[in-house]
Amino acid sequence: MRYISTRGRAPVLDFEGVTLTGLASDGGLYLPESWPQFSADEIRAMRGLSYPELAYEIMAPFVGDSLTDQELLGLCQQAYGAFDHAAVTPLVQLDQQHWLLELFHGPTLAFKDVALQLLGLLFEKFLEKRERPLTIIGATSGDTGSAAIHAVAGREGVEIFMLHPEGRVSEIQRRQMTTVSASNVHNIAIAGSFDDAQSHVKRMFADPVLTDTLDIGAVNSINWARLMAQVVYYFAAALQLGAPDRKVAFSVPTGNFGDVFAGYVAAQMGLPVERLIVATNKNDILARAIRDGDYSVGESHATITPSMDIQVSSNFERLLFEANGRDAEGLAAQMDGFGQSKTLALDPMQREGIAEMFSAHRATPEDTLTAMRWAYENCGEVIDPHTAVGLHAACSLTMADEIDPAIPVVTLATAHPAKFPDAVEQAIGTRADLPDRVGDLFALEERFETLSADYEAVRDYISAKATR
Ligand SMILES: Cc1ncc(COP(=O)(O)O)c(C=O)c1O
Ligand SMILES: N[C@@H](CCOP(=O)(O)O)C(=O)O
Repeated sequence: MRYISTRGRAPVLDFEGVTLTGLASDGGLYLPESWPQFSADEIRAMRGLSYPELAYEIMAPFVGDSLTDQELLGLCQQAYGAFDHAAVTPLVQLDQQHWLLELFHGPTLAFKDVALQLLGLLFEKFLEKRERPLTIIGATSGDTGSAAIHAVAGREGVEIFMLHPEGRVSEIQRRQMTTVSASNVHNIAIAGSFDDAQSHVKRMFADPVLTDTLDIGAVNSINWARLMAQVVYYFAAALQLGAPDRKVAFSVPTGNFGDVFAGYVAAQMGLPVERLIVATNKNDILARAIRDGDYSVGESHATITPSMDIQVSSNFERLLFEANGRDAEGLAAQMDGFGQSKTLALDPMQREGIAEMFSAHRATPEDTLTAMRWAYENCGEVIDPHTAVGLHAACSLTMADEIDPAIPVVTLATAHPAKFPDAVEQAIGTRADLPDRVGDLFALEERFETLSADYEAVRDYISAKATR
């Protein structure tokens, strides 16, 4: 498979190249040149496969010649063997129409593990042949950081610098990152928001102070391999609910738009997806963009769903590209304008294309707490606040009859409730226990640097510390 940039001015890459690259050199994001297709019969034949076997089937067309079939299947078996549930991403029924897809059975208790456990292995495999180390620079609002750190800590040939917004991740999330003592892990708290951290990271991919002497890689969802691995669980859930002979809708707690874009990819590949619901918190730029065509950056609000406190949503660019008929030149102009003005008006073609598949819904903190209470009192399920944003959106649409009652609606349960004990206690009066596999985070020493949000300060720190 060949990969092209959304802005059309970067080299075309193969899967290995795109995995090790991250952001395209023209500032765009890589996408496959075309979408692999599965017929209804081919999807039916996937029923009953184990998760690693299914992952292999879905990802093989994207990987192409970069790995042999045996290598890819072996990596899937290794990555998903580390999960604490045999189904890897089990489905839980809430009521007649609503389901939860539990994506938090990996080592760091969030959906990020599903892709990052595999990505760590892909890095190791591809780096065997290279002499220079890969310097990973990432930004996290809490979950990508720990999942990425656990995926690469102690691995040869990789070093990771992870930026998080100081005081704006939960204590458990911070400790999951900062108590890892491997020498190739560097945590940096910046005095700013996640958006500041993410914009710094993107700028570093084009900064010769770093790129002249370092090979920089990405673990955020700007890296195509992240999204590819997330496509698999949409197939896994829909197959269990009757696909391809029955349509399924998904409600996705959304921030950087990676997870829900993976659902869009599944639909492009032939999975019968009825609707993708983009569920946001008070940081509702995506809800405004999808409903009103207005993608303009607002103030970044701190909420009880900190991982979704995001304004500039990286992967929305991928959808804008798809929705303008893959016109790279047009998109580059649109994104240049957005870079300057921080506002972007979707054109009619983009609005129409997006409305065909996506709905959007915003949850207030009270909506979020109510959804957590509802799941607990009616279904005995303790859910995390991010999942609750998704569940609130799912229930709002079904109650408004916007989704046919015969269609199952799957809310993606993106994190384990123990990661957000304060919000859980506020909602249901009790705290969720951390699973044993996390260890005693409070007994370990934390290690991180605190820096101002100034770009040069962060870049120079990384430049001075990185191994060459
Ligand atoms: C728990 C949780 N839910 C939802 C999201 C939003 O996912 P995405 O950024 O892929 O839209 C995130 C962060 O990305 C998260 O950590
Ligand atoms: N919520 C994320 C933000 C980064 O998203 P990514 O999917 O692009 O890595 C986090 O937890 O860090």
